[in-house]
Amino acid sequence: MGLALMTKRGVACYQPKRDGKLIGTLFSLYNDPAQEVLMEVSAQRLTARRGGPLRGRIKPPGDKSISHRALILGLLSIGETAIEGLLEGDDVLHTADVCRELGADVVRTGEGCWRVRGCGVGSLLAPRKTLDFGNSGTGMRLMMGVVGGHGITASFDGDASLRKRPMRRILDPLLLMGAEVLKQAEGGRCPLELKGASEPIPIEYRTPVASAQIKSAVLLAGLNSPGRTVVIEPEASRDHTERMLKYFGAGIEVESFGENGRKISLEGRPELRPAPIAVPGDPSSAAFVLVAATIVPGSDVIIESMMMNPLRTGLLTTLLEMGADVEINDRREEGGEEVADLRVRAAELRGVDVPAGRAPSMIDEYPILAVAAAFAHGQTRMRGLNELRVKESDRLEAVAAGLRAAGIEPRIIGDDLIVEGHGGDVPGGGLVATHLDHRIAMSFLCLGLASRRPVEIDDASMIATSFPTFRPQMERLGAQFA
Ligand SMILES: O=C(O)C1=C[C@@H](OP(=O)(O)O)[C@@H](O)[C@H](O)C1
Ligand SMILES: C=C(OP(=O)(O)O)C(=O)O
Repeated sequence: MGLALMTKRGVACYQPKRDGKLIGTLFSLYNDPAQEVLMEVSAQRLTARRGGPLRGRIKPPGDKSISHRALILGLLSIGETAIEGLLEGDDVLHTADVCRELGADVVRTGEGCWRVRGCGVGSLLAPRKTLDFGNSGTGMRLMMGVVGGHGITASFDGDASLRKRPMRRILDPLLLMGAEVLKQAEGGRCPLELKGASEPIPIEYRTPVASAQIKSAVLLAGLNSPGRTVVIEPEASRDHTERMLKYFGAGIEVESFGENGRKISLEGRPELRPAPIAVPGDPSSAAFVLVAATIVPGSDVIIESMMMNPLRTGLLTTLLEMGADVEINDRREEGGEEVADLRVRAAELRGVDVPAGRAPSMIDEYPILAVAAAFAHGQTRMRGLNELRVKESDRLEAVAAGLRAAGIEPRIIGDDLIVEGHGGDVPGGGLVATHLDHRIAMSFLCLGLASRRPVEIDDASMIATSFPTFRPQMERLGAQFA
Protein backbone atom coordinates (compact mmCIF):
# COMPACT_ATOMS: atom_id res chain seq x y z
CA MET A 1 0.00 0.00 0.00
CA GLY A 2 1.53 3.34 -0.98
CA LEU A 3 1.07 6.87 0.31
CA ALA A 4 1.45 10.18 -1.54
CA LEU A 5 2.09 13.41 0.38
CA MET A 6 2.18 17.01 -0.84
CA THR A 7 5.17 18.67 0.81
CA LYS A 8 6.68 22.17 0.45
CA ARG A 9 9.28 20.74 -1.94
CA GLY A 10 7.06 18.53 -4.05
CA VAL A 11 5.06 15.33 -4.04
CA ALA A 12 6.57 12.44 -2.10
CA CYS A 13 5.33 8.96 -2.99
CA TYR A 14 6.07 6.50 -0.23
CA GLN A 15 6.14 2.70 -0.10
CA PRO A 16 6.26 0.90 3.26
CA LYS A 17 9.64 -0.65 4.08
CA ARG A 18 10.59 -2.14 7.38
CA ASP A 19 9.84 -1.04 10.88
CA GLY A 20 7.56 1.85 10.48
CA LYS A 21 9.80 3.49 7.90
CA LEU A 22 8.62 4.42 4.48
CA ILE A 23 10.94 4.83 1.57
CA GLY A 24 9.76 7.27 -1.02
CA THR A 25 10.57 9.21 -4.12
CA LEU A 26 10.27 12.98 -3.99
CA PHE A 27 9.07 14.53 -7.23
CA SER A 28 10.30 18.07 -6.73
CA LEU A 29 8.36 21.22 -7.57
CA TYR A 30 11.67 22.91 -8.40
CA ASN A 31 12.86 20.61 -11.19
CA ASP A 32 15.46 18.88 -8.97
CA PRO A 33 15.95 15.24 -9.95
CA ALA A 34 13.66 12.81 -8.13
CA GLN A 35 15.35 11.60 -4.95
CA GLU A 36 14.82 8.84 -2.44
CA VAL A 37 13.72 10.07 0.96
CA LEU A 38 13.19 8.15 4.14
CA MET A 39 10.47 9.09 6.57
CA GLU A 40 9.64 7.82 10.02
CA VAL A 41 5.95 7.10 10.28
CA SER A 42 4.32 7.23 13.65
CA ALA A 43 3.01 3.85 14.76
CA GLN A 44 -0.74 3.36 14.34
CA ARG A 45 -2.16 3.42 17.84
CA LEU A 46 -5.61 1.88 18.15
CA THR A 47 -8.09 1.60 21.01
CA ALA A 48 -10.79 -1.01 21.53
CA ARG A 49 -13.71 -0.34 23.85
CA ARG A 50 -16.69 -2.27 25.14
CA GLY A 51 -19.89 -1.69 23.18
CA GLY A 52 -22.90 -3.83 22.40
CA PRO A 53 -22.83 -7.51 21.49
CA LEU A 54 -21.06 -8.78 18.37
CA ARG A 55 -23.60 -10.05 15.84
CA GLY A 56 -23.54 -11.29 12.25
CA ARG A 57 -21.56 -13.48 9.89
CA ILE A 58 -17.86 -13.31 9.09
CA LYS A 59 -15.65 -15.13 6.60
CA PRO A 60 -12.08 -15.34 7.85
CA PRO A 61 -9.31 -14.61 5.33
CA GLY A 62 -7.53 -17.45 3.52
CA ASP A 63 -5.20 -19.58 5.58
CA LYS A 64 -1.72 -18.05 5.76
CA SER A 65 0.18 -21.36 5.88
CA ILE A 66 -1.65 -22.72 2.85
CA SER A 67 -1.33 -19.43 0.95
CA HIS A 68 2.49 -19.43 1.26
CA ARG A 69 2.65 -23.06 0.17
CA ALA A 70 0.28 -22.58 -2.78
CA LEU A 71 2.59 -19.92 -4.22
CA ILE A 72 5.74 -21.94 -3.54
CA LEU A 73 4.40 -25.15 -5.08
CA GLY A 74 3.17 -23.06 -8.00
CA LEU A 75 6.77 -21.87 -8.46
CA LEU A 76 8.03 -25.47 -8.32
CA SER A 77 5.53 -26.86 -10.87
CA ILE A 78 5.65 -26.58 -14.60
CA GLY A 79 2.49 -24.94 -15.93
CA GLU A 80 -0.16 -22.75 -14.38
CA THR A 81 -1.47 -23.03 -10.82
CA ALA A 82 -4.74 -21.19 -10.18
CA ILE A 83 -5.30 -20.10 -6.57
CA GLU A 84 -8.58 -18.85 -5.11
CA GLY A 85 -8.99 -17.28 -1.69
CA LEU A 86 -5.28 -16.47 -1.28
CA LEU A 87 -4.59 -14.44 1.84
CA GLU A 88 -3.57 -11.01 0.55
CA GLY A 89 -1.67 -10.14 3.72
CA ASP A 90 1.82 -8.68 3.73
CA ASP A 91 3.51 -11.96 4.71
CA VAL A 92 2.08 -13.77 1.70
CA LEU A 93 2.65 -10.83 -0.66
CA HIS A 94 6.34 -10.99 0.23
CA THR A 95 6.36 -14.69 -0.71
CA ALA A 96 4.66 -13.83 -4.03
CA ASP A 97 7.41 -11.29 -4.78
CA VAL A 98 10.11 -13.81 -3.92
CA CYS A 99 8.52 -16.41 -6.23
CA ARG A 100 8.72 -13.82 -9.04
CA GLU A 101 12.37 -13.17 -8.24
CA LEU A 102 13.07 -16.93 -8.52
CA GLY A 103 11.49 -17.09 -11.97
CA ALA A 104 7.74 -17.58 -11.59
CA ASP A 105 5.18 -15.47 -13.34
CA VAL A 106 2.77 -14.49 -10.55
CA VAL A 107 -0.34 -12.51 -11.45
CA ARG A 108 -3.34 -11.35 -9.43
CA THR A 109 -6.46 -11.87 -11.52
CA GLY A 110 -9.12 -10.77 -9.03
CA GLU A 111 -9.79 -10.50 -5.30
CA GLY A 112 -7.92 -13.44 -3.75
CA CYS A 113 -7.47 -14.99 -7.22
CA TRP A 114 -3.91 -15.54 -8.39
CA ARG A 115 -2.18 -17.43 -11.20
CA VAL A 116 1.35 -18.78 -10.85
CA ARG A 117 3.27 -20.00 -13.89
CA GLY A 118 6.16 -21.93 -12.35
CA CYS A 119 9.58 -23.07 -13.54
CA GLY A 120 9.64 -26.58 -12.07
CA VAL A 121 11.89 -28.34 -9.56
CA GLY A 122 15.56 -27.86 -10.52
CA SER A 123 14.98 -24.87 -12.80
CA LEU A 124 14.85 -21.78 -10.59
CA LEU A 125 16.53 -18.50 -11.51
CA ALA A 126 19.22 -16.98 -9.32
CA PRO A 127 17.70 -13.85 -7.74
CA ARG A 128 19.17 -10.46 -8.68
CA LYS A 129 18.28 -8.80 -5.40
CA THR A 130 17.98 -9.63 -1.71
CA LEU A 131 14.90 -11.69 -0.95
CA ASP A 132 12.90 -9.58 1.51
CA PHE A 133 10.39 -11.51 3.66
CA GLY A 134 9.17 -8.61 5.79
CA ASN A 135 7.79 -10.02 9.04
CA SER A 136 7.29 -13.59 7.83
CA GLY A 137 9.08 -16.55 9.43
CA THR A 138 7.16 -19.05 7.30
CA GLY A 139 8.01 -17.32 4.03
CA MET A 140 11.70 -17.07 4.86
CA ARG A 141 12.13 -20.55 6.28
CA LEU A 142 10.27 -22.36 3.52
CA MET A 143 12.16 -20.43 0.86
CA MET A 144 15.46 -21.22 2.58
CA GLY A 145 14.51 -24.85 1.98
CA VAL A 146 13.74 -24.17 -1.68
CA VAL A 147 17.01 -22.28 -2.28
CA GLY A 148 19.00 -24.75 -0.13
CA GLY A 149 18.00 -27.54 -2.50
CA HIS A 150 18.78 -25.68 -5.71
CA GLY A 151 22.20 -24.69 -7.01
CA ILE A 152 21.54 -20.96 -6.66
CA THR A 153 22.78 -18.33 -4.22
CA ALA A 154 20.37 -15.96 -2.49
CA SER A 155 20.44 -13.31 0.24
CA PHE A 156 17.61 -13.40 2.78
CA ASP A 157 16.43 -10.50 4.92
CA GLY A 158 13.40 -9.22 6.79
CA ASP A 159 12.21 -6.64 9.30
CA ALA A 160 13.58 -6.06 12.82
CA SER A 161 11.35 -8.84 14.21
CA LEU A 162 12.46 -11.40 11.62
CA ARG A 163 16.11 -10.44 12.14
CA LYS A 164 15.80 -11.63 15.74
CA ARG A 165 14.38 -15.05 14.91
CA PRO A 166 16.50 -18.22 14.93
CA MET A 167 17.37 -19.57 11.47
CA ARG A 168 19.99 -22.10 12.56
CA ARG A 169 17.17 -24.65 12.98
CA ILE A 170 16.75 -24.43 9.19
CA LEU A 171 20.44 -24.06 8.30
CA ASP A 172 21.43 -27.21 10.26
CA PRO A 173 19.58 -29.70 8.02
CA LEU A 174 20.34 -27.70 4.87
CA LEU A 175 24.08 -27.90 5.61
CA LEU A 176 23.72 -31.67 5.96
CA MET A 177 22.16 -31.67 2.50
CA GLY A 178 25.16 -29.83 1.03
CA ALA A 179 24.08 -26.16 1.16
CA GLU A 180 26.60 -23.52 2.32
CA VAL A 181 26.09 -20.40 4.39
CA LEU A 182 28.11 -17.59 2.83
CA LYS A 183 27.09 -14.85 5.29
CA GLN A 184 24.99 -14.74 8.40
CA ALA A 185 24.28 -12.39 11.28
CA GLU A 186 25.16 -13.42 14.82
CA GLY A 187 23.62 -16.73 15.89
CA GLY A 188 22.66 -17.81 12.35
CA ARG A 189 20.13 -15.02 11.98
CA CYS A 190 19.30 -12.94 8.91
CA PRO A 191 20.52 -11.05 6.95
CA LEU A 192 22.13 -14.18 5.58
CA GLU A 193 23.34 -15.53 2.27
CA LEU A 194 22.81 -19.13 1.29
CA LYS A 195 24.36 -21.14 -1.54
CA GLY A 196 22.09 -24.06 -2.34
CA ALA A 197 23.24 -27.58 -3.19
CA SER A 198 22.75 -28.36 -6.88
CA GLU A 199 22.49 -32.07 -6.02
CA PRO A 200 21.11 -32.10 -2.44
CA ILE A 201 22.12 -35.14 -0.40
CA PRO A 202 19.05 -37.13 0.66
CA ILE A 203 18.93 -37.20 4.47
CA GLU A 204 16.86 -38.62 7.30
CA TYR A 205 16.27 -35.75 9.69
CA ARG A 206 14.67 -35.66 13.14
CA THR A 207 13.29 -32.21 13.86
CA PRO A 208 14.48 -31.04 17.31
CA VAL A 209 11.09 -29.38 18.00
CA ALA A 210 7.64 -29.85 16.54
CA SER A 211 7.88 -27.28 13.75
CA ALA A 212 6.11 -27.37 10.42
CA GLN A 213 8.56 -24.76 9.15
CA ILE A 214 11.61 -26.98 9.76
CA LYS A 215 9.83 -30.03 8.35
CA SER A 216 8.71 -28.11 5.26
CA ALA A 217 12.15 -26.58 4.63
CA VAL A 218 13.74 -30.06 4.60
CA LEU A 219 11.02 -31.50 2.34
CA LEU A 220 11.23 -28.57 -0.08
CA ALA A 221 15.03 -28.96 -0.27
CA GLY A 222 14.55 -32.71 -0.73
CA LEU A 223 12.37 -32.13 -3.78
CA ASN A 224 15.48 -31.59 -5.91
CA SER A 225 17.44 -34.44 -4.32
CA PRO A 226 18.19 -37.58 -6.37
CA GLY A 227 16.98 -39.85 -3.52
CA ARG A 228 14.51 -40.22 -0.65
CA THR A 229 14.35 -37.49 2.02
CA VAL A 230 12.89 -38.50 5.37
CA VAL A 231 11.70 -36.19 8.15
CA ILE A 232 10.78 -37.54 11.56
CA GLU A 233 8.93 -35.21 13.89
CA PRO A 234 8.50 -35.93 17.61
CA GLU A 235 5.00 -34.52 17.59
CA ALA A 236 2.85 -33.98 14.54
CA SER A 237 2.84 -30.39 13.31
CA ARG A 238 0.55 -28.90 10.65
CA ASP A 239 0.69 -31.12 7.55
CA HIS A 240 -0.17 -28.70 4.74
CA THR A 241 3.14 -29.20 2.90
CA GLU A 242 2.71 -32.99 2.82
CA ARG A 243 -0.91 -32.76 1.68
CA MET A 244 -0.15 -30.24 -1.02
CA LEU A 245 2.91 -32.11 -2.31
CA LYS A 246 0.75 -35.19 -2.69
CA TYR A 247 -1.94 -33.16 -4.43
CA PHE A 248 0.68 -31.89 -6.90
CA GLY A 249 1.74 -35.47 -7.68
CA ALA A 250 4.87 -35.99 -5.53
CA GLY A 251 5.63 -39.47 -4.14
CA ILE A 252 5.21 -38.87 -0.41
CA GLU A 253 4.36 -41.27 2.42
CA VAL A 254 3.29 -40.33 5.93
CA GLU A 255 3.40 -42.87 8.78
CA SER A 256 2.81 -42.44 12.47
CA PHE A 257 5.94 -42.47 14.59
CA GLY A 258 5.94 -43.19 18.32
CA GLU A 259 2.98 -41.93 20.31
CA ASN A 260 2.30 -38.60 18.62
CA GLY A 261 4.99 -38.25 15.98
CA ARG A 262 5.14 -38.75 12.23
CA LYS A 263 7.62 -40.01 9.68
CA ILE A 264 7.42 -38.41 6.24
CA SER A 265 9.27 -39.85 3.25
CA LEU A 266 9.56 -37.97 -0.02
CA GLU A 267 10.91 -39.25 -3.35
CA GLY A 268 13.09 -36.56 -4.92
CA ARG A 269 12.85 -35.03 -8.38
CA PRO A 270 9.13 -35.45 -9.00
CA GLU A 271 7.54 -33.54 -11.81
CA LEU A 272 5.02 -31.47 -9.93
CA ARG A 273 1.76 -30.98 -11.82
CA PRO A 274 -0.07 -27.73 -11.19
CA ALA A 275 -3.48 -28.16 -9.62
CA PRO A 276 -6.14 -25.60 -8.70
CA ILE A 277 -6.10 -24.54 -5.04
CA ALA A 278 -9.01 -23.16 -3.01
CA VAL A 279 -7.56 -21.76 0.21
CA PRO A 280 -9.79 -22.46 3.25
CA GLY A 281 -10.49 -19.92 6.03
CA ASP A 282 -7.62 -19.45 8.47
CA PRO A 283 -8.38 -20.89 11.94
CA SER A 284 -5.60 -18.72 13.39
CA SER A 285 -7.44 -15.59 12.22
CA ALA A 286 -10.89 -16.98 13.07
CA ALA A 287 -9.50 -17.48 16.59
CA PHE A 288 -9.88 -13.76 17.36
CA VAL A 289 -13.53 -13.78 16.35
CA LEU A 290 -14.15 -16.99 18.26
CA VAL A 291 -12.80 -15.54 21.50
CA ALA A 292 -14.24 -12.03 21.03
CA ALA A 293 -17.74 -13.47 20.45
CA THR A 294 -17.32 -15.68 23.54
CA ILE A 295 -16.26 -12.88 25.91
CA VAL A 296 -18.48 -10.00 24.72
CA PRO A 297 -21.85 -10.53 26.48
CA GLY A 298 -24.85 -11.20 24.25
CA SER A 299 -22.79 -11.98 21.13
CA ASP A 300 -23.96 -14.40 18.45
CA VAL A 301 -21.66 -14.76 15.43
CA ILE A 302 -21.31 -17.21 12.56
CA ILE A 303 -17.81 -17.87 11.30
CA GLU A 304 -18.04 -19.25 7.76
CA SER A 305 -15.77 -21.88 6.17
CA MET A 306 -13.13 -22.21 8.86
CA MET A 307 -10.54 -24.91 8.19
CA MET A 308 -11.00 -27.86 10.59
CA ASN A 309 -7.69 -29.68 10.01
CA PRO A 310 -7.17 -31.39 13.41
CA LEU A 311 -3.56 -30.18 13.48
CA ARG A 312 -4.94 -26.61 13.64
CA THR A 313 -7.95 -26.83 15.94
CA GLY A 314 -6.34 -26.99 19.39
CA LEU A 315 -7.88 -23.64 20.36
CA LEU A 316 -11.39 -24.83 19.50
CA THR A 317 -10.87 -27.99 21.59
CA THR A 318 -9.62 -25.88 24.50
CA LEU A 319 -12.43 -23.32 24.34
CA LEU A 320 -15.01 -26.13 24.30
CA GLU A 321 -13.37 -27.58 27.43
CA MET A 322 -13.61 -24.12 29.00
CA GLY A 323 -17.36 -24.05 28.38
CA ALA A 324 -17.55 -22.01 25.17
CA ASP A 325 -20.82 -22.18 23.25
CA VAL A 326 -19.75 -23.20 19.73
CA GLU A 327 -21.92 -25.17 17.32
CA ILE A 328 -19.98 -26.82 14.50
CA ASN A 329 -22.23 -26.91 11.44
CA ASP A 330 -22.05 -28.18 7.89
CA ARG A 331 -18.68 -29.93 8.00
CA ARG A 332 -17.62 -30.40 4.40
CA GLU A 333 -14.55 -30.66 2.22
CA GLU A 334 -13.27 -27.64 0.33
CA GLY A 335 -9.96 -27.60 -1.53
CA GLY A 336 -8.72 -30.84 0.07
CA GLU A 337 -9.31 -29.65 3.66
CA GLU A 338 -12.31 -30.06 5.92
CA VAL A 339 -14.11 -26.79 6.69
CA ALA A 340 -17.16 -25.95 8.79
CA ASP A 341 -19.34 -23.00 9.79
CA LEU A 342 -19.15 -22.20 13.49
CA ARG A 343 -21.94 -20.52 15.45
CA VAL A 344 -20.42 -18.85 18.51
CA ARG A 345 -22.49 -17.38 21.32
CA ALA A 346 -21.20 -15.56 24.39
CA ALA A 347 -20.56 -17.89 27.33
CA GLU A 348 -19.07 -18.00 30.81
CA LEU A 349 -15.72 -19.75 30.73
CA ARG A 350 -13.90 -21.79 33.35
CA GLY A 351 -10.12 -22.15 33.69
CA VAL A 352 -8.48 -25.33 32.40
CA ASP A 353 -5.11 -27.03 32.25
CA VAL A 354 -3.87 -27.07 28.64
CA PRO A 355 -1.41 -29.94 28.05
CA ALA A 356 1.94 -29.25 26.36
CA GLY A 357 1.15 -31.90 23.73
CA ARG A 358 -1.61 -29.69 22.35
CA ALA A 359 0.77 -26.81 21.58
CA PRO A 360 1.59 -27.70 17.94
CA SER A 361 -2.11 -27.65 17.04
CA MET A 362 -2.62 -24.14 18.43
CA ILE A 363 0.85 -22.62 18.56
CA ASP A 364 -0.20 -19.21 17.21
CA GLU A 365 -3.37 -19.09 19.31
CA TYR A 366 -1.88 -18.80 22.82
CA PRO A 367 -2.02 -14.98 22.93
CA ILE A 368 -5.77 -15.01 22.26
CA LEU A 369 -6.28 -18.04 24.54
CA ALA A 370 -4.59 -16.06 27.32
CA VAL A 371 -7.19 -13.33 26.74
CA ALA A 372 -10.01 -15.90 27.00
CA ALA A 373 -8.37 -17.19 30.20
CA ALA A 374 -8.45 -13.67 31.69
CA PHE A 375 -12.27 -13.74 31.34
CA ALA A 376 -12.65 -17.27 32.75
CA HIS A 377 -13.54 -18.24 36.31
CA GLY A 378 -10.52 -19.86 37.96
CA GLN A 379 -7.02 -20.65 36.83
CA THR A 380 -5.82 -21.56 33.34
CA ARG A 381 -2.40 -23.13 32.99
CA MET A 382 -0.93 -23.30 29.49
CA ARG A 383 1.98 -25.72 29.46
CA GLY A 384 5.08 -26.13 27.33
CA LEU A 385 5.19 -22.74 25.59
CA ASN A 386 8.93 -22.51 24.93
CA GLU A 387 8.41 -22.02 21.18
CA LEU A 388 6.40 -18.85 21.87
CA ARG A 389 9.66 -17.15 22.74
CA VAL A 390 10.86 -17.25 19.12
CA LYS A 391 7.84 -15.97 17.24
CA GLU A 392 7.40 -12.42 15.86
CA SER A 393 8.04 -11.32 19.47
CA ASP A 394 8.79 -13.20 22.66
CA ARG A 395 5.09 -13.97 22.94
CA LEU A 396 5.32 -15.39 26.43
CA GLU A 397 6.69 -12.09 27.78
CA ALA A 398 4.56 -9.93 25.47
CA VAL A 399 1.33 -11.67 26.54
CA ALA A 400 2.25 -11.47 30.22
CA ALA A 401 3.09 -7.75 29.90
CA GLY A 402 -0.13 -7.07 27.98
CA LEU A 403 -2.23 -8.84 30.61
CA ARG A 404 -0.50 -6.82 33.35
CA ALA A 405 -1.26 -3.59 31.45
CA ALA A 406 -4.92 -4.69 31.45
CA GLY A 407 -5.02 -5.37 35.19
CA ILE A 408 -4.44 -9.16 35.24
CA GLU A 409 -1.51 -10.73 37.13
CA PRO A 410 -0.18 -13.66 35.09
CA ARG A 411 2.76 -15.85 36.10
CA ILE A 412 5.38 -17.56 33.97
CA ILE A 413 6.78 -20.69 35.59
CA GLY A 414 9.36 -22.38 33.37
CA ASP A 415 7.63 -22.68 30.00
CA ASP A 416 4.12 -22.45 31.43
CA LEU A 417 1.83 -19.42 31.48
CA ILE A 418 -0.65 -19.21 34.34
CA VAL A 419 -3.59 -16.82 34.27
CA GLU A 420 -5.99 -16.30 37.18
CA GLY A 421 -9.27 -15.43 35.48
CA HIS A 422 -11.41 -12.47 36.59
CA GLY A 423 -14.68 -13.93 35.37
CA GLY A 424 -16.52 -11.41 33.19
CA ASP A 425 -14.91 -8.48 34.99
CA VAL A 426 -11.49 -7.65 33.53
CA PRO A 427 -10.27 -4.12 34.36
CA GLY A 428 -8.53 -3.26 31.03
CA GLY A 429 -7.34 0.32 30.68
CA GLY A 430 -3.66 -0.02 29.71
CA LEU A 431 -1.39 0.63 26.75
CA VAL A 432 -0.14 -2.65 25.31
CA ALA A 433 3.24 -2.93 23.55
CA THR A 434 2.88 -5.09 20.43
CA HIS A 435 6.59 -5.53 19.47
CA LEU A 436 5.88 -5.83 15.70
CA ASP A 437 3.61 -8.80 16.45
CA HIS A 438 0.21 -9.02 14.72
CA ARG A 439 -1.15 -11.67 17.10
CA ILE A 440 -0.35 -9.57 20.17
CA ALA A 441 -2.05 -6.59 18.51
CA MET A 442 -5.30 -8.44 17.66
CA SER A 443 -5.43 -10.34 20.97
CA PHE A 444 -5.38 -7.21 23.11
CA LEU A 445 -7.84 -5.38 20.88
CA CYS A 446 -10.20 -8.32 21.52
CA LEU A 447 -9.57 -8.00 25.26
CA GLY A 448 -10.51 -4.30 25.06
CA LEU A 449 -13.86 -5.19 23.44
CA ALA A 450 -14.98 -6.83 26.69
CA SER A 451 -12.99 -5.18 29.53
CA ARG A 452 -14.32 -2.46 31.85
CA ARG A 453 -12.00 0.22 30.50
CA PRO A 454 -10.76 0.57 26.89
CA VAL A 455 -7.44 -0.97 25.88
CA GLU A 456 -4.99 0.82 23.60
CA ILE A 457 -2.30 -0.92 21.53
CA ASP A 458 0.83 0.94 20.47
CA ASP A 459 0.79 -0.20 16.83
CA ALA A 460 -1.91 -1.82 14.74
CA SER A 461 0.06 -1.76 11.48
CA MET A 462 1.36 -5.34 11.74
CA ILE A 463 -2.20 -6.72 11.65
CA ALA A 464 -1.86 -6.36 7.87
CA THR A 465 0.61 -9.27 7.81
CA SER A 466 -2.06 -11.92 8.44
CA PHE A 467 -5.54 -10.34 8.69
CA PRO A 468 -5.63 -7.09 6.70
CA THR A 469 -9.43 -6.85 6.94
CA PHE A 470 -9.54 -7.44 10.71
CA ARG A 471 -10.73 -3.94 11.61
CA PRO A 472 -13.54 -3.49 9.03
CA GLN A 473 -14.77 -7.08 9.42
CA MET A 474 -14.84 -6.83 13.22
CA GLU A 475 -16.50 -3.39 13.03
CA ARG A 476 -19.22 -4.91 10.83
CA LEU A 477 -19.96 -7.31 13.71
CA GLY A 478 -20.23 -4.32 16.06
CA ALA A 479 -16.70 -3.99 17.46
CA GLN A 480 -15.75 -0.49 18.64
CA PHE A 481 -12.28 0.66 17.59
CA ALA A 482 -10.96 4.21 17.43
O1 LIG B 1 4.48 -23.84 8.75
C1 LIG B 1 3.73 -22.87 8.98
O2 LIG B 1 2.99 -22.37 8.11
C2 LIG B 1 3.73 -22.31 10.35
C3 LIG B 1 4.28 -23.02 11.38
C4 LIG B 1 4.34 -22.55 12.77
O3 LIG B 1 5.69 -22.23 13.08
P1 LIG B 1 6.75 -23.34 13.60
O4 LIG B 1 7.06 -24.24 12.47
O5 LIG B 1 7.95 -22.53 14.02
O6 LIG B 1 6.08 -24.03 14.74
C5 LIG B 1 3.47 -21.32 12.99
O7 LIG B 1 3.84 -20.68 14.19
C6 LIG B 1 3.54 -20.35 11.85
O8 LIG B 1 2.68 -19.27 12.06
C7 LIG B 1 3.12 -20.99 10.56
C1 LIG C 1 4.37 -17.23 13.97
C2 LIG C 1 3.66 -16.72 12.96
O1 LIG C 1 4.09 -16.57 11.66
P1 LIG C 1 5.54 -16.68 11.02
O2 LIG C 1 6.35 -17.70 11.77
O3 LIG C 1 5.28 -17.05 9.61
O4 LIG C 1 6.16 -15.31 11.10
C3 LIG C 1 2.25 -16.31 13.16
O5 LIG C 1 1.60 -15.99 12.16
O6 LIG C 1 1.76 -16.26 14.31
